[in-house]
Amino acid sequence: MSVQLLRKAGNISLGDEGGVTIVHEIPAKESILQYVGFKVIDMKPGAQYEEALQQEECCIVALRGRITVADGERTFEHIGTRDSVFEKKPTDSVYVSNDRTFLIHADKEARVALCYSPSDKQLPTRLIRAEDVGVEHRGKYQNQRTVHNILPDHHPSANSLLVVEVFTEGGNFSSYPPHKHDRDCLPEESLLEETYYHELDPQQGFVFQRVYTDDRSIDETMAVEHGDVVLVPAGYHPVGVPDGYTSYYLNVMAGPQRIWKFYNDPAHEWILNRD
Ligand SMILES: O=C(O)C[C@@H](O)[C@H](O)C(=O)CO
Repeated sequence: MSVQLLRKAGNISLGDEGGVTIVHEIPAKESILQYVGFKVIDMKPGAQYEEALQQEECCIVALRGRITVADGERTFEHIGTRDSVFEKKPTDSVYVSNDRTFLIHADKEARVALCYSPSDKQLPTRLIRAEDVGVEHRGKYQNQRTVHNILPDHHPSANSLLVVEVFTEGGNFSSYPPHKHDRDCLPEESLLEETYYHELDPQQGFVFQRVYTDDRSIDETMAVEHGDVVLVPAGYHPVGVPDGYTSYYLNVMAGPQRIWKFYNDPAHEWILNRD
């Protein structure tokens, strides 16, 4: 097993059809991941993107800009709340179930994340409004971060998908102390694969992300840049942010059971117990 760092296609877009640029395309089961698929698209104003889902559910996150999303039955107009993720306010998303078709129209320039997981039980399409996104401030000392819970496990509106946004200020660590969720052995731990889509402010910044397992069969430390995606099939996956930069990442998680039960690296768990 390995980790994979996918650089933003730099200035090379993978496709540009009628104002839609595919920045990342990582289909589940065609990458090192079985349960999580991920795509990022940039849309010019007026551009349209249509997709017919098969046995996959999808959470459409309006990362920036404004979009209208329709699934043939319902239309959610002018969603998306920010021009940059670094406005640090929650945004709107739409959950679309397997075997449905959705259409995204860009009301203005937009960047959209499409988060997928295999699914065969249809659920209602749902608008996840920014005001319904739970905001959590986690950690202390240099371990502080803010989390936007877009599709948390206590919300029953998806079959597999979990989606969160995390903001970490310079000099802090997040996804820390290191934790993992790669064993299907509830109640101790759940098996969830995870993708990290990173942005940095300012954009020339970088963060360090280490992914490692107890036996070190995976042990990679990556310098991750603006727009990169890291695929985490297993292992602990902390992120450290250098001074002067703010880190944003969007996490997509999925596995056999839709429960986020993580296991802290015992060597570093003491971090949590400081006064
Ligand atoms: O609390 C954090 O720092 C965010 C992480 O929990 C992140 O969402 C993750 O690693 C999920 O497993």
